[in-house]
Amino acid sequence: MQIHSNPIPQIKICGLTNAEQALGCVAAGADAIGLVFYEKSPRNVTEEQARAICDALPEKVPGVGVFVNESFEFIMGKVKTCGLKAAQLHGQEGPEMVARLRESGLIVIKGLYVNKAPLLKEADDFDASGFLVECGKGKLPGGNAMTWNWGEVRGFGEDHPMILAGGLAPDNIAQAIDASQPDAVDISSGVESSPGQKDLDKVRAFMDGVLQSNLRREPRRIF
Ligand SMILES: O=C(O)c1ccccc1N[C@@H]1O[C@H](COP(=O)(O)O)[C@@H](O)[C@H]1O
Repeated sequence: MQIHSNPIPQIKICGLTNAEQALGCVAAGADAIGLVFYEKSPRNVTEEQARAICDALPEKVPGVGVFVNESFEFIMGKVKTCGLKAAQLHGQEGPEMVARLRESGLIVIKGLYVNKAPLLKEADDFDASGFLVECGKGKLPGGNAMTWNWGEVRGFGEDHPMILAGGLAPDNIAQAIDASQPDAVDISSGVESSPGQKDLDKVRAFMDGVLQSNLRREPRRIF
């Protein structure tokens, strides 16, 4: 267990494809592990890969399924087959979908963007457990490794449970947290050796960066 003198945000590491690397992320301090169910992503996982990762995770660390414009039935099928405890909705899913998934007992993260729909100003339409905020640039709905002006969303995080994402890396995470004051942070590309392969030295360097940040309040617990 790590001892912190200052509060730090929760940490989700996304785009895992095998249990060994997922457990390495947990040992380094990850609070949640993301599994991408999106065929256009280089991090897309099979049910077998996701099941193996969720089976290996400690009870307190949820496996988070990342989905883009899938049906309720598709998402719940993956939840049950793979043992997911949370769903991250990264497309145009509406408030009804968020409500249905929450009623099913899941932690539900809704992705919102600064530069494209769904926009941050739509947040109050959703009864989500938390909002993942991204800039909205890049070809994929997420996982584009694109940095942006993280300080833009500081006000949003004062009023909403906020997960900061997009272009985070070991050498910028302290600055990103200081600027945006998030409840949680989410990283994929910045701790990879290649898409879908996590480099545990980079993961540990990312955690060191988080510890050097200056979060000025206790974060809301999302995961
Ligand atoms: O990572 C992906 O491939 C992905 C695909 C589709 C939707 C979301 C995806 N990833 C999410 O995007 C953020 C930011 O990624 P990065 O750190 O800039 O590479 C990531 O944390 C995932 O939650």
